[in-house]
Amino acid sequence: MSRLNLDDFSDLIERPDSGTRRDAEERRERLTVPPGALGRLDELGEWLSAAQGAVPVRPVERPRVVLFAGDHGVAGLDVSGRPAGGTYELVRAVLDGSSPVAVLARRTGVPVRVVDAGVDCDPELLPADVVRHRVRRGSGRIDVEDALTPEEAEQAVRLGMAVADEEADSGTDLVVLGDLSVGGTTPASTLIAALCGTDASVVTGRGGAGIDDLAWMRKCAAIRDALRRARPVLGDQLELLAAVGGADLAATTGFLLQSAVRRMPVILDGVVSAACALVAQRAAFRAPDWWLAGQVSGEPAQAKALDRMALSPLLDHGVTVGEGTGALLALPLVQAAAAFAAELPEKPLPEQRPADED
Ligand SMILES: O=C(O)c1ccc[n+]([C@@H]2O[C@H](COP(=O)([O-])O)[C@@H](O)[C@H]2O)c1
Ligand SMILES: Cc1cc2nc[nH]c2cc1C
Repeated sequence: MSRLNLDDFSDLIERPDSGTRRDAEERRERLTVPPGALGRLDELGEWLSAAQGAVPVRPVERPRVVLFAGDHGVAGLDVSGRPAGGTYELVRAVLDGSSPVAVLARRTGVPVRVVDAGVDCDPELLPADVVRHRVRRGSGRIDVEDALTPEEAEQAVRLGMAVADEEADSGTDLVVLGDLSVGGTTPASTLIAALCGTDASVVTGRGGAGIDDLAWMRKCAAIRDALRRARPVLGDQLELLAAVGGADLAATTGFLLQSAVRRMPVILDGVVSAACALVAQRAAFRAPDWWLAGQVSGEPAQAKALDRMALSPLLDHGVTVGEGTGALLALPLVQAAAAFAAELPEKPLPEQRPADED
């Protein structure tokens, strides 16, 4: 197989259809509901219309939650609030239906797919369809070593691309993207700081389990050290993911890029999906046109990344649990926008005046 170059995606990814967007805007102007009365839901419906290439917009009928899972060596520095190697427990809770995203998915009837890219557990413990894509057991400790070898990074990106193709081929019409990744906010924040040229202290947040001040300082130092390792490879997104990303982050990046190629819209969740989106944007500048930001997760790095991509989050309810929960909470808004755009009646056409007689 030829070596993958993420920059090649730039030519493969088009923008959502601008002609369709104009048609959708014109239809909106003909509705009886006054302009502006539906707030942001108007532009949301027009965006979905353009992504689908359809006016009136079709309802989102086959959404799916896709969660990439992996452990991160940096969690061993006690920067997470969860035990290192704890991703298996998160995966288990999703599969058992006891985690927040599983509860919400059940209530809303949205199927959930977990993809193990780099969980650090015995593969026998997980169902075959979850574990079959795994690239390695846990990713390297990015403050002192590469997360992945170059071969593993490529394998992980290709795995994400393959999952995007499987979803598009099976008729998924919108993806709710999330992550299960103990320690994952550290590589995510590192990627964002590296690509935005900011300091570790600016991007370091409290993560999933809410760490104390000492753990915050350890995390900030780990990001500072990882940033030093990131700088020499900033020009090559695959090398960057290998140096300071991880198997799940590389897979998520490949997933986002191939989803855009396949014209499949995605709702992003928190800082991990935002970091992968930013890496993907570096490779293909049109890609963010296919994404929505579901929510503000409270991580400073996420806000920075979304700002860079000009994506404004739909919700802000202080949900910091990750695992796609914030993005799934935003799905009903998107579905409401689609219903308004498709089902609200248009004003009757003005009566035709008889032609003047002379
Ligand atoms: O994505 C976010 O912004 C986010 C913020 C806080 C926590 N999380 C979740 O918490 C985990 C990572 O947090 P941490 O502190 O272990 O790096 C991972 O499973 C995420 O889904 C995610
Ligand atoms: C208006 C709009 C513009 C966007 N650009 C990228 N994602 C988007 C989503 C919406 C809703």
